[in-house]
Amino acid sequence: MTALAKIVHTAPEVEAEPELTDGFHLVIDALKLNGIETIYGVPGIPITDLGRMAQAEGMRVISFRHEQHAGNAAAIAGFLTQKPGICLTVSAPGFLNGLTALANATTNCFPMILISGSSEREIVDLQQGDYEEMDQLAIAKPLCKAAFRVLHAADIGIGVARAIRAACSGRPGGVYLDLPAKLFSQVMDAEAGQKSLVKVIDPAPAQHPAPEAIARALDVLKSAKRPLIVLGKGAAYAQADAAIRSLVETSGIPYVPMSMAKGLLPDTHPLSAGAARSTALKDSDVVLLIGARLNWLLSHGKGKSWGEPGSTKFIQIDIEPREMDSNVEIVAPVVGDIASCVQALLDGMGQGWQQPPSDWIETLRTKREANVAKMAPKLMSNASPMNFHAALGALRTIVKERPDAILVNEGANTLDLARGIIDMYQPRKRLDVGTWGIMGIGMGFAVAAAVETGKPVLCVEGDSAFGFSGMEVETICRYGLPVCIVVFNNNGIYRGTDTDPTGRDPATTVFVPDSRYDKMMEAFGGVGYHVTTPDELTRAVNEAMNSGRPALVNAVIDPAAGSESGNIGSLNPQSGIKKKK
Ligand SMILES: CC(C)(COP(=O)(O)OP(=O)(O)OC[C@H]1O[C@@H](n2cnc3c(N)ncnc32)[C@H](O)[C@@H]1OP(=O)(O)O)[C@@H](O)C(=O)NCCC(=O)NCCSC(=O)C(=O)O
Repeated sequence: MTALAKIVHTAPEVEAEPELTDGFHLVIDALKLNGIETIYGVPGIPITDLGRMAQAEGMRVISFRHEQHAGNAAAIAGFLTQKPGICLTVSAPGFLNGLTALANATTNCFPMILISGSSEREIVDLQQGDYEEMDQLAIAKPLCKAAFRVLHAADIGIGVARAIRAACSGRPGGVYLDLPAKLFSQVMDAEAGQKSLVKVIDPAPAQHPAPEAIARALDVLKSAKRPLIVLGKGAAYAQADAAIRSLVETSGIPYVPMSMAKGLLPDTHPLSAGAARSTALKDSDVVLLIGARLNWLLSHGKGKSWGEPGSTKFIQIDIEPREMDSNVEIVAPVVGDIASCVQALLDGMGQGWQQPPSDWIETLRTKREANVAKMAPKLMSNASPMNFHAALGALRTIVKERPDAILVNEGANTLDLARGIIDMYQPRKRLDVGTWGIMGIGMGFAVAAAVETGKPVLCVEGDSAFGFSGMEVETICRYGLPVCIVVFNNNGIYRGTDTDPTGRDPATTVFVPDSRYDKMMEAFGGVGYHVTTPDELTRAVNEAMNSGRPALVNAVIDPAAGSESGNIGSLNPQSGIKKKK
């Protein structure tokens, strides 16, 4: 408990001064009471003292250079811990900077609370031109799961509790909590203040599936000749790792992990069909989706990535009932939390479960081995300049040797190729651009991964992607975090060889050639490396990860390497006007 004034005893006849508390202290007490020990943010008016006091009260307060990255850190902290990550921002501009991360957290179902100071209601509502005036609550509302404003210190406890429960329960997401400046200095009796705090009991209650839903799902699964399990990042979030592994192994059904579900079972698992993805999706007849949505990343469950229309039956496990039938018919919806649903399926399978026909397993195994064999020689080249495959081949070996390191990954080619090439071995070790394919998550995710887990972080970044959050290198150095950033530097977006047809400017997709991103790290006291071959890359990353010091490896990639939009070029419209010959 924190308090402003101590009881003062002057003379026996003088009444004791009541112990007081204020808005600042009540926010801190409310967070701590709910087991929240870390705040990611950027200090400034009116929340500077909140950060200072939280630090003084023993909370970890990690200050960033830009709110978007603090927000991304909070979001991924939520994903990793199942507790809402807290991002603290100043009014209007700082709040807006944090909003992209809040919206992204909501889209990705990460529990996060954006707490922002705001200017005074009386002035904002009359639009009288307050400092950083903005109706932040109204702006945040459509971009997050829930939004609340607290006007009285006595309501801080309930406001924080509502925010926590909204962020964590059901489908997790981003929550906005608006705290106007005046609230922080409101004073109240300390004892009454403590009594007003709320400890949220069971913030994400188990939601057990209906027995009929489980029976229906098992019936459909039993009828399958070519079943497939798709694991999404919801499955990774659920921390039901043992049950999920057991479901795969007991059922004998092959699985495809979505990007952030890689490592739930090791990518080298015999039932992994990740390296036979196209065949697995197209030829399966029954698909069990676990915490994976039928969005663009799964071609909406239809079209040429899938079999003939109507030939694939979908079973879906999701905590959100409205997810069912979002794109195609779900013949067996299983609504509930993933841990409970997976356990119920396992219990229902019981003894005597018939494993899928062996020809299906064999088809996928053969395809997987062919794809792996096709890729293998590309990963071994020691040519300079490096291409993506050669550089990622080196990193693949490093991750194999350090399976508990956390891999953060963003970019276009750097993302798409790393996803396939770098095998993951443990759950929640791969953090990337998620549902939106958003660029700029890199440094925020890396900071929170290091802070929340204490594990070493390897951050594999395209040069363009790195640019969105590169200034946070200073944050990484300031807190001395064990983060090794590898920038795949091919001088541009997709590649570095495009030109402006008029000859006037650089092409829209290129950067200053031969930039030295390693110097940015050196500027703040970290270690910089400049490498041009996979051998040098291996040595640099190993040295950096062994040291645990912040490091940035500028990995020179052939500027001509890389293709447009990685392997989602089909989403990128091209001009319909044919050029005259
Ligand atoms: C939409 C997708 C899920 C579609 O994936 P696909 O391309 O179909 O599959 P994958 O990438 O998983 O795999 C490609 C192929 O590699 C095979 N594969 C996978 N793993 C392996 C290993 N280990 N060895 C050999 N081969 C492998 C896999 O079976 C596929 O081959 P076959 O089975 O033979 O087909 C994915 O592309 C994706 O997650 N994209 C996200 C992209 C993104 O968010 N970008 C940010 C935008 S960048 C940006 O801002 C911008 O560009 O603009």
